[in-house]
Amino acid sequence: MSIGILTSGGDAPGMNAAVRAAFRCLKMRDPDCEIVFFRDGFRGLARRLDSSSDRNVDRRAVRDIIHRGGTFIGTGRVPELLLPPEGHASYAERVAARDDFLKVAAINLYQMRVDNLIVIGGDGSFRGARIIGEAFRQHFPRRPFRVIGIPGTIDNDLHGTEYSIGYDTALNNVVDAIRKLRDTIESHRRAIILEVMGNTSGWLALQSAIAGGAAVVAIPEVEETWDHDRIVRSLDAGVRRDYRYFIIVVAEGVRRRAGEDWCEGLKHKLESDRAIESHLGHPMEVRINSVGHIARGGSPTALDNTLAGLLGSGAADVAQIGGLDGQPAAEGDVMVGCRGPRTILTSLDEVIDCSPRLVTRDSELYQLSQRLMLSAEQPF
Ligand SMILES: Nc1ncnc2c1ncn2[C@@H]1O[C@H](COP(=O)(O)OP(=O)(O)OP(=O)(O)O)[C@@H](O)[C@H]1O
Ligand SMILES: O=P(O)(O)OC[C@H]1O[C@](O)(CO)[C@@H](O)[C@@H]1O
Repeated sequence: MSIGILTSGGDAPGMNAAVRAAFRCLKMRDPDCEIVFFRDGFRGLARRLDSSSDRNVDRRAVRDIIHRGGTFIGTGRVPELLLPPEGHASYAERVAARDDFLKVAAINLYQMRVDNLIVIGGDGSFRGARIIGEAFRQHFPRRPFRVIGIPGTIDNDLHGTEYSIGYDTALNNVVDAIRKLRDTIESHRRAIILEVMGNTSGWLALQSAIAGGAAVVAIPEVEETWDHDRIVRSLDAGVRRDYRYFIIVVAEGVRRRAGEDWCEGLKHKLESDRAIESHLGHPMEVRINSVGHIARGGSPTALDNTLAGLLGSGAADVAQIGGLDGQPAAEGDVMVGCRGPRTILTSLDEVIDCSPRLVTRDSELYQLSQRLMLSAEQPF
């Protein structure tokens, strides 16, 4: 039998370290273990693997990659696996296309004798992996097959793990951007609205705003944080207390909830606010920036590569001994995660059902942000 490895969804710095750790731990326990790389996410499953370089991968394949961001085996988003709502005109056609994709993927996995498939990605990838597993078991009911998930997403929105691979590097990239912007907006006495990735979650925006010392943070999960008038009142209070410049961090999910022109609307309100103008002596100048995909770039942090090593090693244990070393064997598809210093397993169904894990008002980080950041009620 062989073990397949793929990375899927948005690339996350540290994915390479996870592939490397899984590969080395598998080989450590069984030097004859056959490992298959499926390139470019699930698309690699539907592609015939003619090139031997990806079958029975040589140990040199995972050298000189631990310092690199991104994923050396490629990732991708495969729309064929997504279905429109049942009433949609193209529904039947899309179901047929998905079934074709799943059949080819199942046959490839069968012919390459893959009995464990390690999938490194976010909750979408685990949803896709689950239906690939269902299709495999439907076509080859007597062949064992298991999906082992490793959380890899800068959104850090997965149930079943405290941190996902890539989050710490993205966090440091955003804080670095905030620090660089601080110089120019202080020089001009400006406000900057900085948009940060995170899909539907606000974790990356929230924690980078706290760590970077932003004046205000807006996250999709808490509606009052993206109320324009509340933000204007906070900055007016800041101007009256002689704050010289303002950093406003906004999660991209706010745009999706409050409207695509949320940033422009806030910029206009701040620039035309009379109270701010009267205290400043001139209208406030506002600029809009976005960290965008830069958050996902660069060499992974030590924390991300360490987390990736632990989770890759855990995935190798599940594949070869059925569970984490020294712990009872687990049944079915699972995800390897971390809780504090411990590596833990959660059923993939539970991860999928309880994800995305979003910020709530009683999240400790949210509570901290409301104590540290600027607001009209704050005495400092
Ligand atoms: N609900 C779903 N059902 C089946 N397949 C899915 C589903 N959601 C996503 N997938 C598959 O998984 C792939 C990756 O999912 P997605 O693009 O949501 O990224 P992700 O794994 O959530 O990671 P990230 O959010 O960090 O980008 C999709 O391109 C699609 O092929
Ligand atoms: O790289 P893409 O396909 O543009 O996707 C961007 C999305 O991927 C992520 O970086 C990870 O999910 C999100 O935060 C962001 O919305």
